[in-house]
Amino acid sequence: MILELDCGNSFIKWRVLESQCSTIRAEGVVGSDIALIDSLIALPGLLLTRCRLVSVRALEETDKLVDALVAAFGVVVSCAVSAREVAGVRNGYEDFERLGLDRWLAMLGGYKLAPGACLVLDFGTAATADFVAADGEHLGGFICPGMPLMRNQLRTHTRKIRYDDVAAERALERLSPGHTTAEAVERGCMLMLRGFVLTQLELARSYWGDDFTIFLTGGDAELVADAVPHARLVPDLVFVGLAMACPLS
Ligand SMILES: Nc1ncnc2c1ncn2[C@@H]1O[C@H](COP(=O)(O)OP(=O)(O)O)[C@@H](O)[C@H]1O
Ligand SMILES: CC(C)(COP(=O)(O)O)[C@@H](O)C(=O)NCCC(=O)O
Ligand SMILES: [K+]
Repeated sequence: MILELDCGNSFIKWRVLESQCSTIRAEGVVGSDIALIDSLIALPGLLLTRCRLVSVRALEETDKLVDALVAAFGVVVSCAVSAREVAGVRNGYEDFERLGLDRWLAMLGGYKLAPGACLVLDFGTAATADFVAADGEHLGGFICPGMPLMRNQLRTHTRKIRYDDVAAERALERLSPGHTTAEAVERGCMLMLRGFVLTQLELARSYWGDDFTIFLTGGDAELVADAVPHARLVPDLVFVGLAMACPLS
């Protein structure tokens, strides 16, 4: 069995695949290294042969996780690394190593699933947009605060914006102007996110007309999905790219 990990700034997304057929045997989202190891240990019949991982965390943090995995399961861990070009996609950053690896892998995945121009939108801690032209050239991208950062900035830097998770969840049932603090903040941030999406779409159209594929991924992708009904919602897009960047042979 193969363990795959996508370590974002807030959560670790994990899944276990059967080595032969790549069927997903188990998967989850956890908030810490310890929670990850606990979830894996709890799986009946787990027999890990390999592990591949992508991380946007600090090197020391990632190394600590790798050490914990080696200690707990005795697996060899392959970590995705930056590259100038993979599978026809050319990294567009001035310094290719500075491009977030989750963005890079999502682009590789998108271009593989729909060879041709792609707009890749990822909604995690940050919201990111990346433009890949039909010939595989990465035209660059944008980074802005995602939903968790937007709401937390308001909660942290104001005196009177306070509400609980239940109120937050209920607030997003509609998008009309809010009548409570929770509604006003949650819906306001949501509209910021949707505004970001629509702006990226406009830019993509100015480059490529209607001839491009939009990918939505990341934990909050569903929040904006109905704003772009023709987009492809692919929650595991980073994992598609991870398998390309870290083939296990
Ligand atoms: N099962 C889940 N566990 C935790 N967060 C989730 C889950 N499903 C969706 N989310 C949402 O995903 C967001 C985090 O997205 P994610 O792509 O995991 O971020 P990152 O890669 O930056 O860690 C959070 O705002 C949270 O609301
Ligand atoms: C932009 C990001 C913070 C997104 O991280 P995430 O929201 O997925 O946790 C990450 O891709 C990153 O740290 N990138 C390095 C900076 C860059 O891509 O320019
Ligand atoms: K991510």
